[in-house]
Amino acid sequence: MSQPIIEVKNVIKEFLAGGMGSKDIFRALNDISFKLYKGRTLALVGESGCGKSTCARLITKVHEPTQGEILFNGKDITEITSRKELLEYRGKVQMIFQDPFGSLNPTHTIEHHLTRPLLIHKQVSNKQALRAKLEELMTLVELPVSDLSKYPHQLSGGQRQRVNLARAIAVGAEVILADEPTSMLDVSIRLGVLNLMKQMKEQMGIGFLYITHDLATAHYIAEETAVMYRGRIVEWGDTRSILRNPTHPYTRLLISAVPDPDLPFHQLVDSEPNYSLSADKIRTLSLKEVDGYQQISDNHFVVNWENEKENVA
Ligand SMILES: Nc1ncnc2c1ncn2[C@@H]1O[C@H](COP(=O)(O)OP(=O)(O)OP(=O)(O)O)[C@@H](O)[C@H]1O
Repeated sequence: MSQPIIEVKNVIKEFLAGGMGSKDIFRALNDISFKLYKGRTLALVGESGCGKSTCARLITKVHEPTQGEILFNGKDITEITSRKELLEYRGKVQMIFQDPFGSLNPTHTIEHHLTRPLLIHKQVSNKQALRAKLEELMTLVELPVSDLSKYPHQLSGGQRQRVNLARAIAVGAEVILADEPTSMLDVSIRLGVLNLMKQMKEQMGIGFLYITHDLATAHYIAEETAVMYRGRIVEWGDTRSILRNPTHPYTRLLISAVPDPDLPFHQLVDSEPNYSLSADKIRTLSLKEVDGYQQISDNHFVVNWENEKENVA
């Protein structure tokens, strides 16, 4: 496979647990590694607080890793320091958030939201080219050109998320880190936005990190999935293999808790996970680190866990 656009290598992130002045250290990420490729999606899946958004914040340089490195097209991003380089990097590595309204300014039209990044990132050279680019962007995200004159409150949540995706394309994104991009949308609208992301991946070669707590939506757009629990990746590889044969007790727990009955998800899972343990017990035993991992299939891996023999179905 070609060089990854983003490579996260053995990253550890520690925070001061009690804020400034505190000496207690909290390890939010523990030896995290993954790669994002052009035209592919990796789903980072786990419950609230497991460290998914921290991964995105490190990639966008909001925080620095405590240990390990993050490479962008092979270059360590800690070396990106000048304003110019940072602007260029932030154009290529864009974030989309859960609340599509929060990232839009209610006092400005959609046209304004798309024009600004096109000008700042020098994507157009004159007024005529600007208009053509605006229309191209709206068409790409399947919004009518007439919506350019509307304000964010005049659009639905799904339409607003499409504007955010258009804005990411406008600045020339190579990678989009989408943090729970559909969780605030109705189920009916959700699939439309996921399908749009899929098209952007397939037709424009954009690489996606799809951050979600909902394993059920991962298979719509993500070839690969990494399941996170309390700062560690516990199972990773081909999404379908993980869904058909979830192996780590925590992955099985997540699958049993799939919240969305409207998604045709259960057809993907061959057998019901066979639990002999309660959810609390699974969480406790998943917290204990055991060295090593197993390979389940060509591209499907799982870390070892305590009482392993007892818990393999
Ligand atoms: N700046 C910070 N200072 C201290 N602790 C932090 C900081 N940022 C995140 N954390 C802690 O790190 C852990 C991971 O947080 P993170 O936001 O990455 O989780 P998440 O999986 O994205 O959850 P959610 O889906 O709720 O956003 C949490 O326990 C959080 O409290």
